[in-house]
Amino acid sequence: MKTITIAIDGFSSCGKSTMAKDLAKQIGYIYIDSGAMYRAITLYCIQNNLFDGDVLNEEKLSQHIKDIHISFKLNKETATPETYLNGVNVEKEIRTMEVSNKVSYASAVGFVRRAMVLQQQEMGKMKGIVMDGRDIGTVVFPDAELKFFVTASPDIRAQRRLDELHAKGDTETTFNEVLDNIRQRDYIDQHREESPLTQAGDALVLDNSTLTKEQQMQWLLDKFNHITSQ
Ligand SMILES: Nc1ncnc2c1ncn2[C@@H]1O[C@H](COP(=O)(O)OP(=O)(O)O)[C@@H](O)[C@H]1O
Ligand SMILES: Nc1ccn([C@@H]2O[C@H](COP(=O)(O)OP(=O)(O)O)[C@@H](O)[C@H]2O)c(=O)n1
Repeated sequence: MKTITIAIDGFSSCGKSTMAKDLAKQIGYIYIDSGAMYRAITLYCIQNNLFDGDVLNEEKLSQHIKDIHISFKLNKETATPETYLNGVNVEKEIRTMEVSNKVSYASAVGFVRRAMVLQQQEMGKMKGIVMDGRDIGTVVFPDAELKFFVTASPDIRAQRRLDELHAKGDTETTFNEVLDNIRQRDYIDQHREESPLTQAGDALVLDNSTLTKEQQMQWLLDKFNHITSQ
């Protein structure tokens, strides 16, 4: 069976990471959450006071960028990769609403994207990888053999993300705050100048609004089996 590259792109909170993680586990591929890298940079900017409200001090960030090292290490108990920022596990911190509210400003900066894309391409150079994000099938791996573009209705996405936040102990964030954040990020991600979120021409589209995790997994596996058995 040939080893391929799998790119999963789409809107915020529609289940990309869940699919990418589960698929990678099932087929024995490496899973990389590219959004976690942009979230880690954003956390660094917050921790180092590089934001004034929503405005990012790009000049300062350009001086700091060489000091920002992001890596992934497998958590053996959960068998899931976790995100490290300069050697510190930040998996929990990067998923907060504070980071979600700022990440689309940091990820729109050209030099940030170029640095991340180079690292992502390095991680995937041996193939056998499932990477999810916004520009994986269009910019990072335009030659990926299998590309998915995922979407679901904004209300369903907001409810899924809210349930997740509640499960993690955040009982303060409201449905409307999550929905606003999702809408705002979708807009910024689609309209930025540098590699905006867009569907690759050769991507398979999946609207999983009414699919269970098991159903979406079966759909992905069918597509994977079809392409690798050719
Ligand atoms: N098909 C589905 N049905 C219901 N919930 C889902 C489904 N797929 C993913 N989820 C849940 O939705 C939330 C967002 O999923 P996630 O994979 O983090 O999305 P993304 O990576 O696109 O932001 C998670 O809590 C996840 O468990
Ligand atoms: N390849 C990627 C991945 C994420 N991102 C940015 O990072 C943010 C967070 O990505 P994410 O995948 O963690 O977002 P969620 O869909 O999980 O909320 C997105 O809203 C984008 O602004 C990006 O620009 N390019």
